[in-house]
This record gives sequence, structure tokens and C-alpha cells, in this order.
Amino acid sequence: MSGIDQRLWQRLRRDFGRAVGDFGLIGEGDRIAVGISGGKDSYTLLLLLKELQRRAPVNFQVCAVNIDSGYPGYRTDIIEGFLKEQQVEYRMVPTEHYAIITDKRRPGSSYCSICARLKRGALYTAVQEMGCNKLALGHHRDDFIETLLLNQFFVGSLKSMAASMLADNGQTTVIRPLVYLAEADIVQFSLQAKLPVVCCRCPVCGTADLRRRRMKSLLKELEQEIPHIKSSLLTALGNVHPRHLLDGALSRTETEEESCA
Ligand SMILES: Nc1ncnc2c1ncn2[C@@H]1O[C@H](COP(=O)(O)OP(=O)(O)OP(=O)(O)O)[C@@H](O)[C@H]1O
Repeated sequence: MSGIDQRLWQRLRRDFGRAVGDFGLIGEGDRIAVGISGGKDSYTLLLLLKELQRRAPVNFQVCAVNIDSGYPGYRTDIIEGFLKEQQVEYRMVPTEHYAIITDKRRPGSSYCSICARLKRGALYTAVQEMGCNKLALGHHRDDFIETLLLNQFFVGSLKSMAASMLADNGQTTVIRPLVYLAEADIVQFSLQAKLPVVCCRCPVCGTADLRRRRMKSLLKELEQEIPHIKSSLLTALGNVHPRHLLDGALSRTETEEESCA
């Protein structure tokens, strides 16, 4: 790609390819819809999938889908322009989500969680209608780590996200091929590639998710002292020792010797 630091581009491709391989994210004949929000992550995801398509030994198709939640000022025209330029099959889905949320939301309930739930439903429907078996989302390494911390700090649960998981509709496999990509690399790439990033324009855009922002700043602080903290936390997600947790429902297969490491 022109105008891009080649070492950065190689790193993104390497991390992306490693995730695809480690989690078996793409198979022969897959038809993958990329959820495109107009943000840096999903644009980058689309470009990396297209790049992989050119050199992968397996044949798969890539298309794109955008859900317009109906917030005034959301520049879907810019998103559509990008998708046209990329010569990718796409679907723009207008919805009444904004009106529904305004109408139905109970005082005190989270704006973001209702919006996300409606969006997810619309995405699954569109993906089915487009004949796709997979939906690719742009969550990256930092999203995984922050979600892990958020669940521990505020929910009392030990979980993050899956790199590959069958959706609740029982039909669509949701994949997250950016799991190994550092957000800082995606930011750099999006600037160098001049990606046409747009904001969703929801009423809480930029002010919501104070807790996630706190996790970000906490990790940044800790990184001064523990430079490898993010890679260690991500590794921890794939290195679980059920016997050393307190959930009685987990199988107790680990030996005592392993548990003393
Ligand atoms: N309006 C939308 N239409 C289609 N897909 C979406 C939309 N909003 C979010 N997604 C998908 O869900 C992923 C996670 O959404 P989230 O709102 O957390 O965005 P984000 O972390 O800011 O990422 P991005 O930079 O891609 O917006 C996105 O990367 C994208 O793949």
C-alpha cells in the first residue's frame, strides 16, 4: 500500500494472519460480511481481509454491511463512498433505532447497551440476507484486554470476548480477526492510509464509556512499569487454569503439579 510505513503494514498483516491461523477463522468457501461502522478498526479489518484474500491458499468471499442507527449527522455517504472505492459488495441498512431508543429507554438504563443490542440484531439479519456464514467485527487486542478488566472490576466475572463464536441465531459465526492487533498500530495505519473515519453521532458519542476510558488510562500507567502488560493479559486469556479459579462448574482436570507452577 502506498504512503504506509512498510514495517507497520507487515506487522498488521503478520498479527492478522497469526490470528486467522491460531483460531481457524477462515475456511474454504466462506462468505464473510465485515461490519463497517465508519471507524478505524472496521475499515482496517476490511483492508486486511481483502489483502489476505489475494494471497491465501483458501478461497473465500468478502462483503461489507453498515447499520445506520439513524443518528442525525451520521455520514453513511462517506462510508458508502469508501466501500465503492474498495469495489466490495456491500449493503447499507437504514434503521429506526434512534427513534426506538428515544421512545423505549427507561430512565437510568444504558444507552449504549440498547443501541448495541439493536445493532447486533440488524447485523445478524443483514448477514443472513446477504448469504454470508460469517460476520467479522473489528475488535482489537486492546478491546479484549479492556473488556477483561471491565468484567472483573465492575461485573465480577472472568470473561472477555471470543475470537470465533456461533452467534445466538445459531447460524452466523462471529469472528474477530484483529484480536492480536494493537490499537496504536491501527491508529497509525488509519492516519497513514487516510481512512475516511466518521463518528456514529449518537447522543453519548465521546462521553460514554467512562469506565473503558479509565481502563485505557490504567493500562497506560501500568505499561510504564510493566512494558509487556498488554501481551501478558492477552496471553492469560488463552492460558486458563480452571482448578485455580472458584467456579465449581469448571472441570477439575489439572494435576496438582501443574497447579503449583
Ligand atoms: N453501525 C455499524 N454497522 C456495522 N458494523 C458495526 C457498526 N458499529 C459497530 N460495528 C462493528 O462492531 C465492531 C465493534 O464496534 P464498536 O462500536 O465497539 O466500534 P469500535 O471499537 O469503535 O470500532 P470501529 O473503529 O470499527 O468503529 C466494529 O469494529 C464493527 O465491526
